Amino acid sequence: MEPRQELNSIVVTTEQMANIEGKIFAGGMPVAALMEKAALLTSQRIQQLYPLHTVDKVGVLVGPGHNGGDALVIARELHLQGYDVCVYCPFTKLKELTQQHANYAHSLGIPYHNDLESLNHCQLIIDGLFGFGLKRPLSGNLAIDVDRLNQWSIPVVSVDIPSGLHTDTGEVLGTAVKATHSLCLGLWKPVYFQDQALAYTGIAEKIDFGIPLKDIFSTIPQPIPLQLLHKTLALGFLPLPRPQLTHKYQQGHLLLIAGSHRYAGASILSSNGAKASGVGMLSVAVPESLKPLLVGKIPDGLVIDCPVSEKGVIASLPPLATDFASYDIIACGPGLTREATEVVTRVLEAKCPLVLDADALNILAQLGTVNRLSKRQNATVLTPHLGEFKRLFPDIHNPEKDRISATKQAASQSGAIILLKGARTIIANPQGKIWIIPESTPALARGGSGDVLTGLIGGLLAQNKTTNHTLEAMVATAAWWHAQAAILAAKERSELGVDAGTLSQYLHTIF
Ligand SMILES: NC(=O)C1=CN([C@@H]2O[C@H](COP(=O)(O)OP(=O)(O)OC[C@H]3O[C@@H](n4cnc5c(N)ncnc54)[C@H](O)[C@@H]3O)[C@@H](O)[C@H]2O)[C@@H](O)CC1
Ligand SMILES: Nc1ncnc2c1ncn2[C@@H]1O[C@H](COP(=O)(O)OP(=O)(O)O)[C@@H](O)[C@H]1O
Ligand SMILES: [K+]
Repeated sequence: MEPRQELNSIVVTTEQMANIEGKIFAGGMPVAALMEKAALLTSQRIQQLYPLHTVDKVGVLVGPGHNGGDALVIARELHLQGYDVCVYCPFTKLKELTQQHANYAHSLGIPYHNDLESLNHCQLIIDGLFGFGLKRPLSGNLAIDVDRLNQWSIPVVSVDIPSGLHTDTGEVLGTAVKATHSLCLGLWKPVYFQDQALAYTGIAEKIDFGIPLKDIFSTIPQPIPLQLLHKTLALGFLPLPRPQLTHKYQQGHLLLIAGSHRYAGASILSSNGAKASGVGMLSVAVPESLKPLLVGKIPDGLVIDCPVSEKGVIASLPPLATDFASYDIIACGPGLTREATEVVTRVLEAKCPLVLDADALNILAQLGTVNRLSKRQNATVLTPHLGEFKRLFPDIHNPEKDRISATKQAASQSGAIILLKGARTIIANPQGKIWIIPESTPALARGGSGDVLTGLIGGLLAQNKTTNHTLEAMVATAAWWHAQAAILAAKERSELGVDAGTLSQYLHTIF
C-alpha cells in the first residue's frame, strides 16, 4: 500500500491531532502556511462538488478560531474564482490569523452581513464556525442561527467537522450544523464513525493536505489504536488463497449452537452465514425437533439434535456437541431464547475460542459478564447490539454517547473481544486496539441480519489456523464483509430488498 493511502485507515483523537499539529509547527511550519494549504485544497474540492455554473451565490459562516480562518481562505478563493460570496461572522473577537484573513476578505470587497437571514438567498453555505476547538455547547443566538440554518434546504459544506459536534464522541453540543458534505481535514476524526453524529456529517470526505508521515507515526502508538477497516486491509485478512494441499478439517470446524421452536429460522440464517465463510466443516446443534428442517436447508452441515425442554428450547447439549476438542471454534446464541441457561453455562467451559451473540449474551449478563469471562481460558467474542451491550455492561453508563470508548472499556473490563453493532460497527480487543467498519447500509436494520453475521464470524475464525491473523482483525473482517454484501444487495434491490436470507446469498458476490 502507498504510505499516504495507509492514512485513509487511521483515525486520530483531538488530542493526537493537536499533538501532530504541534510537531508541524515546532518543525518551523508557519501556522498561516498550514492553514493556507488545508483551506486551498478544501476550496478546490468545493469547486469540484459545486462548480461555478451550477452554484453562484455562496454564504460563508465564520467562527472565531482557525476553523473560521479556513472558511475565510475558502471565501477568498471562491470570490477570486468568480463566485458571488458573502460572509456572516457572529463574533467580535477573532484569533489573530483569522482576523487577518477577515481584514483581507473585507478589502477584497466580499460583503459581510449582520444576520444569518441575509444568507438565505445563497445556493451553498460553507460552515466554518467551529472545528476541533469547540469545547462548550453552542448557546444563545449562535444556537438559534444553527437551528435556523438546519431548516433551510440549502446544501451545506462543513469544514473539518460540522460545527457543534464533539470531535471525539460525536455528541451534539447544544446544537449542530446538519451538513450535506463534510470535508475532514488531514486525518479522520472519531466523530465520523460515531452513530449519533451520522445524521449531521452528511457525505464525508477526507482532505489530505500533506501532513508529514513522520509527525503522524511519531505521535500515534503502534499498533495503531483506532483503525478503519477498508477493502485492501480486509482482503488481506481473508483466508485466501487456500493452501493447495489443505483438507476440510484444516479449513476449520465450527460448531454453531442456535435455534428454538420459536426462533427456528435463526439456526438456518446463522448456518448460511457460516457456509458463506468457506469454513471446512460446519456442525449445527439445534433442538431435535428442528433436525429435519436443518438437514433440508443445510445439507452440508452436520446436524446435532439436542434434547428439547417443554418450552421448545435446547435443554442440554448431547456428547457430540460437548466434545469441545473437536471444534476450532463455537458460536452460540442466535434464537436460543433466554431459557437456554444450561447451554450457555456449559459452552463457557469450552477451551476453544467462543463467539456469543443474541440470547447467549442475555444469559451471560444474568450470570455476570466479567466474573464468568474471567474464568475462560481462551478468547471470547461478544457481538451485542446496544441493548444487549447495556445488559452486559450495566456500569458503563450511556454507551451511546461515545460508542467507541464504551466498546474499548467493555473489552478491557471483560477481557473479551467486543463487537458493538450499529450503523458503524466497532470492534475492540482487551488491549485497546479498535477496528471500525467505515461504511454500511440501513438495509441491515431488520431481523436476522445479526444471525448471518454470527455464522460468518464463527466460520472465519475457524479458518484462522491457516492464516494466523489477530482474532479481532478476523471479527472485523467478517463485519466488513457483511456490510459490503448488504451495500451491494441494497444497490441492486433497494434498501427494502435485503432480508437476511438475501443477505447471505450476496456474501459471495462481493469479490
Ligand atoms: N489540525 C490541523 O492541522 C489544521 C487545523 N486547521 C483548522 O483549525 C481548526 C481548529 O482551530 P481552533 O483550535 O482555533 O478551534 P476552532 O476554530 O474549532 O474553534 C475554537 C474557537 O472557538 C471558541 N469557542 C469554542 N466553543 C465555543 C462556543 N460554544 N461558543 C463560542 N465560541 C466558542 C474558542 O474560544 C476558540 O476561539 C480545525 O478544525 C481546522 O479547521 C487548519 O487551519 C489547518 C490545519
Ligand atoms: N442502521 C444501520 N446501518 C447499518 N447497519 C445496521 C443498521 N442497523 C443494524 N445494522 C446491522 O444489522 C445487524 C443487526 O443485528 P442484530 O441487532 O443482532 O439483529 P438480529 O438479532 O435480528 O439478527 C448488525 O450487524 C448491525 O450492525
Ligand atoms: K465547521
